[in-house]
Amino acid sequence: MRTAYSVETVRAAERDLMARLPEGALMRRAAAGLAAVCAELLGRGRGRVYGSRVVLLVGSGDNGGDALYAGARLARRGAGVTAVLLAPERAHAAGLAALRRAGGRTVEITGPDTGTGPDTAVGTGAEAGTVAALAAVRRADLVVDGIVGIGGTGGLRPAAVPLAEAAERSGAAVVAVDLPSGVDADTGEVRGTALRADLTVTFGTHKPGLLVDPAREYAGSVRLVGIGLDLPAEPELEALQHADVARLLPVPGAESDKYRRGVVGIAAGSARYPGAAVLAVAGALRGGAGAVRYAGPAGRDVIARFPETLVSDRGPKHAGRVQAWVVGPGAGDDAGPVAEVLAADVPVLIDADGLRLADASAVRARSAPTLLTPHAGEAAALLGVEREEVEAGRLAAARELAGRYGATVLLKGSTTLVAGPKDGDGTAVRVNPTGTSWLATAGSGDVLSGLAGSLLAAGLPARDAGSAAAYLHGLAGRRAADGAPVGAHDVAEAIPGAWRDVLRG
Ligand SMILES: NC(=O)C1=CN([C@@H]2O[C@H](COP(=O)(O)OP(=O)(O)OC[C@H]3O[C@@H](n4cnc5c(N)ncnc54)[C@H](O)[C@@H]3O)[C@@H](O)[C@H]2O)[C@@H](O)CC1
Ligand SMILES: [K+]
Repeated sequence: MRTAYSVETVRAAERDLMARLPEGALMRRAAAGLAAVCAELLGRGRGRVYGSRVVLLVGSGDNGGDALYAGARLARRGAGVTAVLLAPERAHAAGLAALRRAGGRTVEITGPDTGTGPDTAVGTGAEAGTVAALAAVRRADLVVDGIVGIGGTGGLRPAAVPLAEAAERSGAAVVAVDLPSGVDADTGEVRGTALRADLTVTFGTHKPGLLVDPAREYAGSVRLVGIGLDLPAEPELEALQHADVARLLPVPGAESDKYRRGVVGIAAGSARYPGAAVLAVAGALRGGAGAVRYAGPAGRDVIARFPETLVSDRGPKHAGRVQAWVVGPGAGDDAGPVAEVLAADVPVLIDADGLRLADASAVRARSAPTLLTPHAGEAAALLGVEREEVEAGRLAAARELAGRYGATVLLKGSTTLVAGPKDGDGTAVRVNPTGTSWLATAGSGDVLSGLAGSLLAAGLPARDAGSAAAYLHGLAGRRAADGAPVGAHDVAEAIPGAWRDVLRG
């Protein structure tokens, strides 16, 4: 399990640890880890550290201190290190002294604001420090972003923007210290300009912003350097790995029969969209339930493709017993099945059209678990905001929906999130690490809903069912695509392979 903690929690853990350690010890640990990763990168790119050109972008806080101490280590190994001081009077004094002792040089940005004053744009290139700094960045083999870390607010300040852009355009490897500067550590939001890194070296724990889009994209690959923090049991965010998902997946025992394994009901599809029913069933058949019951108008299409399905053309209420319902994919405008399903005292997954048709108070009144699976557009409609707002603040949107509906919410996207209600089966939001843009294809969500519903029927709690389904679905998408476009039915067919991969580790 990969976990992420909020800035507040990290700060508290750091305070506890610092009280027990000699002054500066924690920063030295962080800087040693950072320098080791930088040396490894330089070794890979240039063959050695000696003679390489390293530029440190140094802000006013301890994030800059980490960069300066790491720079000193690289300078002692023969790298030519230039520290660009964005706030010269407030740069970490001991770190700066260490860099100078090691032979590093400094360039001072003395132009308009670099972190404290009004946000005026950088001058017209006349500021000598900026010109020198840009030239150094263009020649660099490695740029280290120590502008701002967990103490940051808002996007990059104007003076830092051209440097970040130059780093991105240069051929240098860009390493962010703790976080890419300009992203929000707690929410993954990027309000303004942020630096794009190839790799982020983060300390003590992942921060939520490193795992959630859009900030995740700015971080590049992420390396965690342990500094000995003692963190609470419940993180803010968790990303399951193979072993975690393997523990969740249902395995039939010797005395299992189809009913004990769980029957999942699919109330999906319409005369207009029969394919949604077929795809939801395709997902459900690969999700661990012992049988799939279909209730709706697309029975003929379902049975033609999947003869093992138990088909009924009457509403969910009269379709026979199930251990979980999936309702909504391709449902069109018929609110009847949604209402019938919501009245059933079994776990219910609501997707697509069903989200629009479901009565919010009926969802809130349920005592059995409910799992809502909107994409950003559907979540925006439920919240009454613009889609862009949901995309920019995915974590807040998922939590808000879970709170409003008293339900578990799986918010689909490049980093799918699963947030439970307050009284749910755990407070950490799950973030899915297996997503792939190949999954952005029609019908892919229908497959996911069937798969997650099947896991619900097999007895998984809603948060586990949603996150295990998203994980398998992402892996299946990768397997099916393997670098080429695929259809949703290909994804469904790849689920058993993904399942096996997970179980085999
Ligand atoms: N506290 C600790 O024990 C440790 C902290 N470490 C490092 O220290 C960092 C936190 O240090 P700080 O609390 O000093 O905070 P930061 O260094 O993240 O930044 C705070 C400073 O940046 C300014 N600032 C805020 N937003 C800005 C923006 N958008 N652009 C430019 N400047 C901005 C603030 O005015 C403040 O002076 C961590 O991210 C990590 O890199 C590590 O050394 C590990 C140990
Ligand atoms: K940084």
